[in-house]
Amino acid sequence: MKFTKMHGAGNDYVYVNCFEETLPEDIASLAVAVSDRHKGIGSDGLILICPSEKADARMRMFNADGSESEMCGNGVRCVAKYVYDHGIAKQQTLKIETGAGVLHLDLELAGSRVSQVRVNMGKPILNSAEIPTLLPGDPPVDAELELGDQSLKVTCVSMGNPHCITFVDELNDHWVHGVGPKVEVHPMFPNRVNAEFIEVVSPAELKMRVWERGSGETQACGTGACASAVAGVLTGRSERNVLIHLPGGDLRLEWADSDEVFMTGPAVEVYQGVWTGP
Ligand SMILES: N[C@@H](CCC[C@H](N)C(=O)O)C(=O)O
Repeated sequence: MKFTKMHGAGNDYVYVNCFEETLPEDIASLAVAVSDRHKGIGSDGLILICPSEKADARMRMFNADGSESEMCGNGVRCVAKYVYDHGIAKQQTLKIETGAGVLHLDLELAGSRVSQVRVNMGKPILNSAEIPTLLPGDPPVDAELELGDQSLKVTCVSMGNPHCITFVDELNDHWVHGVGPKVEVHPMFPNRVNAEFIEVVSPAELKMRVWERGSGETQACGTGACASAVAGVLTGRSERNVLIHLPGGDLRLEWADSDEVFMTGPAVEVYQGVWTGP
């Protein structure tokens, strides 16, 4: 199976061109195997670039534990880069079908190849039943989440996939590795949840770390950055236009008056290879 390794702000996936490759039926097991950082290729998960009847391509995204997610913000930018750089589509504005609908993307080139992508990520979902969460409020804003030994104030937003955002005084490993895994599987989130931790630098600048559903800590999460930008506005902590610093790089977010969230960030191809096992 031919594959391409790509990342967006350090959030790295194995990408397979399903216009050309045929995959085994059990994609979940393939995702677990390729993602393994010791015995596989090593990645935060697996992304399939497939033909679409509605758009230039369709993205399917699997976390490192094999679970399929509706959306991946860093992934969709890399899919757009792949589709353009590898000649599947030739225009600088693309449509990509995802589990959260068809998204529109604008490509910025460096020479003949894509370097940055601006994505219209659509409108955030703020209805608790659709996020989904059992916490009260549409959406829950600074709502109490009981964790046994402590209680957090969380804000929940879906960008097609679910996010639970906690604003903290100082980002550290305790939040990401101690609290993140407990939030991910908390009974208030029937589909599990991605847990973002945010330190406010200023109303225009946030620092974020994430514990992702199905993959653990990653260096960036695009949908998580969108959800956090929305949560910053909903809680009065930040402006509608923010720069978010993540361990793997920066993302620019805008929650526009149209209610749509726009994300701009890098997309990088690292290498191509052939998967021969197991
Ligand atoms: N890293 C991604 C999100 C990947 C999916 C997520 N772990 C989930 O299960 O919803 C991003 O950039 O958005």
